[in-house]
Amino acid sequence: MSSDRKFFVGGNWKMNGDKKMIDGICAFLTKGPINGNTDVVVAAPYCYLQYSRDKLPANVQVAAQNCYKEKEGAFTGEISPLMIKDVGGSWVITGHSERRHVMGESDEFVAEKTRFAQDSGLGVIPCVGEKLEEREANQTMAVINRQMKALADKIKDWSSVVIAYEPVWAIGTGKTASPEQAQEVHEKIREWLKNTVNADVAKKTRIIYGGSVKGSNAAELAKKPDIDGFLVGGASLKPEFIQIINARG
Ligand SMILES: O=C[C@H](O)COP(=O)(O)O
Repeated sequence: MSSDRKFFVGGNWKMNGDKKMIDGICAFLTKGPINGNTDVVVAAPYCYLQYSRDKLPANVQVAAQNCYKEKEGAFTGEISPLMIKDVGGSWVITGHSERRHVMGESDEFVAEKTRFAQDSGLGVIPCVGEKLEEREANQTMAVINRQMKALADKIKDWSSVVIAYEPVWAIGTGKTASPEQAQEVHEKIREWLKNTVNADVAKKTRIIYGGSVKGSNAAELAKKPDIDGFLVGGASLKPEFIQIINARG
């Protein structure tokens, strides 16, 4: 069972919200209740990182949704992990499927920024996952293993890594992977970590699921032994996020 891995729930606000909406989210997160056995992180748009940090309760950490792989310089429009830390962020999501497939980020680039963010002192949430046509072509694990290999080639310290498995076909579509489908992939990712990195990393690394997680399906998913939490998009903007945070009970 997964019992010694602390449950981890991330809310990814994506490119949503304004100060008024953030005030509302902070209000329901402050009211809670938030299970003390769960790590809770919300990923705000860059321009609201400081605002969110100032308004959120202390038991909710702040993440950025992306970062660049250098500490400073002539990289117009990019944000450094050091800047994220400077405004109170402690985590960053890397390689979200919208970065990979809308912005064209490669496995290698995602891995480089993951490593640099980690070296800069941020916790990292690298995302992996297959597209629908890849699943239908029985390529799910080939795609995920390729994404994992690029990450593992760069990552030296797994203690600040939380892997997010997000099947692209389940993101924002209302089509959640069934608990069995998600568990199957999580178990294989853990097995891959055991064979490729080591048994200790496989045992300790949290693997969270993302893709149309809601208050109504979170508890069933959370029962699966290799599902250690969630990365939540749309539902993290709503009060049902509290139900998801507390899904493990
Ligand atoms: O990062 C979060 C995921 O992309 C899931 O988004 P969603 O919960 O809106 O499907």
